[in-house]
Amino acid sequence: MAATPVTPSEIPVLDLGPFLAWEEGALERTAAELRHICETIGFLYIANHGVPRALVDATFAEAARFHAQPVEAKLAVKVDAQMQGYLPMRGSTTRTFDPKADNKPNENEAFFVKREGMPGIANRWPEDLPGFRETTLRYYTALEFLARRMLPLYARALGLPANYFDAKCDEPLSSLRLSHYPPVAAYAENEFGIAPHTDSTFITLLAQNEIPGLQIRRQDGSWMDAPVIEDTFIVNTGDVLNRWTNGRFLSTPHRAFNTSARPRYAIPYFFHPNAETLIDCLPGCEVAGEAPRFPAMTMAEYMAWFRGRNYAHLRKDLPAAAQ
Ligand SMILES: O=C(O)CCC(=O)C(=O)O
Ligand SMILES: [Fe+2]
Repeated sequence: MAATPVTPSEIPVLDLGPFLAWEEGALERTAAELRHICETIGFLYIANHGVPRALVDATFAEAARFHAQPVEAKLAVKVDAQMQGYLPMRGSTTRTFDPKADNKPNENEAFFVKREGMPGIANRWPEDLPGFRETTLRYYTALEFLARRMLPLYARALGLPANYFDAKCDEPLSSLRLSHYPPVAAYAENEFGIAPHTDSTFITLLAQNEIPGLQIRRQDGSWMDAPVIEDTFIVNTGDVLNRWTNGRFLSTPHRAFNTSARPRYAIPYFFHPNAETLIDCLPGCEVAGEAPRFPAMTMAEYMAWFRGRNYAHLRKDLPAAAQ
């Protein structure tokens, strides 16, 4: 997959240490940096984020363990209408980003974990993997904590009160995805590990992968390899924050593949607001004399539309307003 070399400054590293340690002035300083990044790139690395390396490694190991099971065991927890469970190999085709691209199904399989205790949501757990549930939920909880801890940065980056997003995201409709990309020596045309797409999220937190394969689209349309920077997470702004900010914060397309000789795993955490949170133009993001660019809808409505486009088992007619 062709990419042009990345320069170190192209994807900035944001040091969260001072902010997380409650240092004086750190909220405003870090939020100002974040604003610039979200308005110009939409992707960043975060360092000193507080998530233990051992927990990240253990979660990668659980992803490998899950996918190493016989396919019958995985199909026993096949993905349901709420997107919990196992999504089989080539079970998704990316259609939201460029419906004309005629993409082939994505060369990956995945397992989705949701927040425990949410109404109408019951995680589907494999029977013969002791410890899998505990580790993946511990990781889910750590990442939810980090994402919520970062909300004041996003609020201040937008000139809003620091607690603006807190109550709108305190029961987040989030998910953890454990993806497996088998090695593919040569991808066919319009075939990818995961095709170019933007995420549906407020933000996505993606742990560093020992096998590279993620590419990010620059504003000029060219692609760059995302460099591996030890002990950081990649954070990208997703479509929900893009819509909420009336397009001001970018939701940047990205894609991934695996041309290495080994299986590649990825463990993105997709952070969303609460199901009933209304995503309409935020105060201060209006453009004078213009209507908001996106129709207002709740997080749950938006999610239903997004999933219906991308996952064969959920496709159906959804609100035209979202398209
Ligand atoms: O595999 C990766 O590195 C990125 C995966 C991704 O973008 C996604 O699952 O939305
Ligand atoms: Fe993504």
